[in-house]
Amino acid sequence: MSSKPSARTSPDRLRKASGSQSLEGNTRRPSPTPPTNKPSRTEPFTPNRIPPSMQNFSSKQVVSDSVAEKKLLHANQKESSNDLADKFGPSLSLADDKLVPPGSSAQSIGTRGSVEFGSEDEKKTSEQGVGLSSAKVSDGAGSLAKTSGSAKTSGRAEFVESGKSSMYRASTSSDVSDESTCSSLSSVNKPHKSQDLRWEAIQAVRARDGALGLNHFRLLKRLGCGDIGSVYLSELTGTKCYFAMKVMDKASLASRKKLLRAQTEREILQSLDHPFLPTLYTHFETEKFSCLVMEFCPGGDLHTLRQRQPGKYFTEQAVKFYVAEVLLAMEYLHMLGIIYRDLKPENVLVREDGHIMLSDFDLSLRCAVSPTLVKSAAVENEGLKKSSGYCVQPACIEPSCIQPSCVAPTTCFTPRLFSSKSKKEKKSKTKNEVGNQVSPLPELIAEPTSARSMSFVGTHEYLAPEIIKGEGHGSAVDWWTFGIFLYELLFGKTPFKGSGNRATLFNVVGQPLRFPESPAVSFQARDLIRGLLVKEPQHRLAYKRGATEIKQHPFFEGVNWALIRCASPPEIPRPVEFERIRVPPASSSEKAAMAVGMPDQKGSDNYLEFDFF
Ligand SMILES: Nc1ncnc2c1ncn2[C@@H]1O[C@H](COP(=O)(O)OP(=O)(O)OP(=O)(O)O)[C@@H](O)[C@H]1O
Repeated sequence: MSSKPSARTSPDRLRKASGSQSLEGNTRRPSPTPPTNKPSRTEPFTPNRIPPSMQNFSSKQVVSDSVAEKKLLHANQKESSNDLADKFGPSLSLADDKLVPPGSSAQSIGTRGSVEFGSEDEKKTSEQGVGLSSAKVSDGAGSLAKTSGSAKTSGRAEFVESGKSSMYRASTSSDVSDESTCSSLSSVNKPHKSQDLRWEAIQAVRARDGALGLNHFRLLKRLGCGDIGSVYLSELTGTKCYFAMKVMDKASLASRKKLLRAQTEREILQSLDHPFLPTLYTHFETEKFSCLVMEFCPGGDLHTLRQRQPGKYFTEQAVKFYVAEVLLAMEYLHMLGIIYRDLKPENVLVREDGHIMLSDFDLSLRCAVSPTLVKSAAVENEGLKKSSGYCVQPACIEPSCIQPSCVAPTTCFTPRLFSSKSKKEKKSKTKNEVGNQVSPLPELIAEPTSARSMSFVGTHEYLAPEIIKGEGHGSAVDWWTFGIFLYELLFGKTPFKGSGNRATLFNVVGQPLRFPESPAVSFQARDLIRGLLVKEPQHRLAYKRGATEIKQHPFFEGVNWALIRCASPPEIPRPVEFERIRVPPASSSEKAAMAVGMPDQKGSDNYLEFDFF
């Protein structure tokens, strides 16, 4: 079985860490205190505003940094990172590769650790629009032509950071509450899992005992730990159904101001139903712990898998498969108004069938979005020119479509919301399409283009320039990280990595994209990376039309988007012999769980006790 060995322990990651860092603990994610003097959300957005990372310095520094930033913005792309560092040095508070959040003392940051300097102002706005997703089917004929290829969504996407909501039950309750009894978690609403034995096992226990709790699970092995909790391989006792259970200590979350992150992750997980995203089978609270029961991925993560490849990079064929699946997952997230913000190989897990599962949503940003189905003359004509194999099955506009003939360059994971169209409308549409026989599918535009966040969130090597510069960022950051991800899988390294975090950030902002001479990578792959790693977000591929734009890139030629989950994965993990995992008889799950420390206590006796039981 492969747990995600952390990036923290791989040799090239360790080199980046500063001497004082704990390499054992969960140092991947710093938990800086959010700066107190963040600009208000109501302030007008100015492109060259002072980056958040500079805002807690003296006014003198801020002024000079502001000037430095402007210089940087116009800097010759060929300028070396050292030159930039000289100009820019004091502005970013990075000491010895440790990112020091403004207004807080130095905190250790693990290599490839995700960083988060949230803006309180953003968080306050959170109640405004979460869950406002609404789909609009627009016939928009000609709209693409009129806007030179840029489809217009209805543009109703406003910033909403993961926010306070009445859903979180603070640590005051000692009752076991099993939220999976609520309809939002029932398999009825998760069509991809309706045949799943694990659902049935969970339902059977619930029918027998009422709510689920820790006492229903046998925790077998710790799989890994993150910033807000630890993940355990668990068996629903007596069922031989295995899960990954994330256990979070509520008091520790509260004291470390991580409640919001935990809540964000839970709410997002609850809303997902997609083959390449985690299924949350149940969630329950005990007096001390908040537990998320998810699908277990025995294949480890793509970072670990990459290290095992000859040359530490994947073949282009394998890369195409993995990134295509990630792209579909990201498309779905954007359609739900979720900007992921933390794509990296460490967060892409491999399921038992070799397909991927994108994990880790606590840094995601939620915003309102209006997915729009655009059927335009332009798309039709272009579609006809491009491919004779376009899907003409009317059924393909339904969410569950897996018609073998469907090779349309658009998703079949269309939002359920579209089915809200009246039967009459549907009928006439179907008639028309059958009549035409050659009509391409309407194009789904699900990009939350107006979302804005000022948070400093992500992983150094993957941070988009607009995040580093503090210009405010939106969904385009996911397409930047997608470009870095593609590059790393193909070349075995990220493009802007410097000798430390500080140098990396300067490289991201100021260095041009370069490709190594080896391994040899196709022109199409490099062209796609070039399109994605454009420093100005508004010129970046997918800025306007999201995943739809990327899916049409020649790199993905031949990918059957609708059937990719039936395609053979590059590698299938060895089956896990669950029975051979030794569980000491004496400890009950509940007791052992009580011994769980939070990640920053890793290495303490508590953790050792809890490793296997
Ligand atoms: N569903 C899963 N199946 C198998 N292993 C998992 C699963 N989910 C998480 N893990 C393992 O547990 C580790 C911790 O996961 P977790 O999501 O808590 O931490 P993380 O990815 O570091 O994120 P964060 O710091 O935001 O909590 C992961 O690194 C991974 O190795």
